[in-house]
Amino acid sequence: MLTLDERSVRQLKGVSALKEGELHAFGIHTISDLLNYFPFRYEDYCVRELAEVKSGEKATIMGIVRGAPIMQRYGRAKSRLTCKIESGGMLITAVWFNRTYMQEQLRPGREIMLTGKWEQHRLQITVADSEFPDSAKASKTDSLQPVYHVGGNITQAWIRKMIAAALTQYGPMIEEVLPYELMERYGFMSRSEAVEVIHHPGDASRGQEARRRMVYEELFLFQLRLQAYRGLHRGRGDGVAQPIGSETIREFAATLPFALTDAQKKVINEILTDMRRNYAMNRLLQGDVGSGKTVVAAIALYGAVRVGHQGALMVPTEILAEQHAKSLARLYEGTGIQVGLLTGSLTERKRRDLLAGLQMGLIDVVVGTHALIQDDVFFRSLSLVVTDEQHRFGVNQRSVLRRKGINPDVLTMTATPIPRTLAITAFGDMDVSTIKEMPKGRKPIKTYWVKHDAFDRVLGFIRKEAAAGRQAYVICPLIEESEKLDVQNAIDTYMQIQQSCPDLTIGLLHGRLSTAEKDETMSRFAANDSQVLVATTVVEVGVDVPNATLIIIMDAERFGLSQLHQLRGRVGRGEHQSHCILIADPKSETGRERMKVMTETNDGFEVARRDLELRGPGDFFGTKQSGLPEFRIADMVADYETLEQAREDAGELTERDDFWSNESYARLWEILRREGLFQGEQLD
Ligand SMILES: Nc1ncnc2c1ncn2[C@@H]1O[C@H](COP(=O)(O)OP(=O)(O)OP(=O)(O)O)[C@@H](O)[C@H]1O
Repeated sequence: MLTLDERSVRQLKGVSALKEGELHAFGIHTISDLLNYFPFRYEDYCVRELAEVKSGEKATIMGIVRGAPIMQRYGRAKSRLTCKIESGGMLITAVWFNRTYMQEQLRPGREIMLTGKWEQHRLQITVADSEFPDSAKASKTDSLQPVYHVGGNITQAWIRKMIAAALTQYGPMIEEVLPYELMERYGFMSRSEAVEVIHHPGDASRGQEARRRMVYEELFLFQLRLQAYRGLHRGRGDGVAQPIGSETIREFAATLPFALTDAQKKVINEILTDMRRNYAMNRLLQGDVGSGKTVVAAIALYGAVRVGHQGALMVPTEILAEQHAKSLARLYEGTGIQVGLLTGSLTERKRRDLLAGLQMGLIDVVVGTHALIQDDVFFRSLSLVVTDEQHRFGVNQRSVLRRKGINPDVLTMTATPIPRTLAITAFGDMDVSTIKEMPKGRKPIKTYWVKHDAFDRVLGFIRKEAAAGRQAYVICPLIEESEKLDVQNAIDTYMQIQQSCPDLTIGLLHGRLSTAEKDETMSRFAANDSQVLVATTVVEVGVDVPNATLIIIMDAERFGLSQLHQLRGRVGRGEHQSHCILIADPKSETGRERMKVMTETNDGFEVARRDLELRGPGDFFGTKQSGLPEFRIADMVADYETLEQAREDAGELTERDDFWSNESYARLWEILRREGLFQGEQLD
């Protein structure tokens, strides 16, 4: 017997050759395509009181026919029918276009349900749909009606009818695709039931249940493809197996100035497990700002060196490269590990020495900016590449660095969880490790939002913190169009603070300074030789000065939420109570909303989620054409948790020994085969 995938829509009564052609334009070829053509929303036929309906709104109301219908005809096919209806104590006019058959049904005194657009000033409703509750054909017991994308000769009513017919005739033939154990685990309704309910939800709660199942299915199948592909890639085993001993790592961890959190230990284990295997790791390390990702990277790099290889850490700015190189050198003290620094501003001689050191293997770990990916940089044996904040690097840059090793392991660190995860779903087959817990003893940062006129009080706050031995950042925004203005802006702020706090030492950091000047300023701040650092956003990513407890962000409305969160993460990195003050006079409601979000939550995940809500995912990537996959029913933002779950489930399943042999997964093989993946082989 033919499956629904093999049956053409022509098999349905009512689909002519012409209509079939038009359905193709919607991607509908088979019965299965038609049944999977889900509504993009529902029309709510829940009956309302006319008094509550706003002018211009579409609604469903009840009424009684009061008067005889009047018909006007235009040409052969067009007509306009009007009739007086009483509804909610008002006498209104209902208008039907091209529905001559209504005329005889509109008998005075008869109850009628009307759905249409209400025009208050004319006391008129333009009817899209009507029904008589006393009629045997009454079908609107369902208050929710599906609405499909239609066009051309395909009308809403026609496609509803075709789908209803397909459901009646073929509904029971809809096969389950999800494995039994997942159906059980989540208590899902069967596929055939869910498809039926998606088209005819009846009440909202059943509709929700059906949606839950279909969303999961869609995301699961999507992930299954990625995970199966990953399995294929792993099967090649062309990475470097790094037999890093647990004992080696434990001994090193014991030399750290703090105990690792459980969350850090967990992700370190995940990373080491990957590194030991003979396929190239491609893992994302996510964790909120200040959760201790850098030390995790340091441990992984340590492991690579201990088994005879080299590691590279690529960061977006020179300041960060400098800082990471220093802190790695400190962490590796006494281990004999040599750390090198490669940035664009090295002198020619230093650069030559460093390159030679890398090539000969005298340098074990190199930290650098994009200078790392230049043609003349060679490694003796690069086995681990860590990149910080990958969104700053293009995919190309990363793959160049990757090619410098024999398929090295790649670890990418990021602090903005949701958008990254969205990107993973779009671009690939990365594994994800998440640090879910902050180091002990951290106090949540207190965030305030004040208007510009409160700046004097803010200055008082700076003096207070400095008197207590703490330090403060003052961040001035970067106005892209004019670096000159930015610098001026930063200088003005610097002068103002200098004037009102004459006994404090204040540093100034902006894009016009030379690298040496920037380093100098940063080092002085890190050593607590200056108490205040006025800076443009150069401190945004990763700068770590635990004694800084106050950050003031000028014109905060100019920053994105995730950026504000990153900036705020510069404080709260030690045991002292920290504060973040946002100075902003936002003009728009969204602007005010964004400031509120910052004061309400300290959780980067939540900030990213709210940011997405306020902006939408396409926009998050700077463009609507972000290359994110389009789902039929799932919404990557709203269904984010399901996505994560589906990812985990698909990963688990494809790793099972019996996945490719157990017949109960046959439907899944079929789907993968269609995608060109089968039994771990790519079929061309
Ligand atoms: N387990 C721990 N216990 C106490 N302090 C820790 C722990 N892990 C890291 N730290 C310290 O916390 C601070 C933040 O760590 P780190 O710089 O690694 O965070 P991060 O996640 O990289 O932050 P960011 O995203 O801001 O770069 C550092 O001063 C680090 O030394």
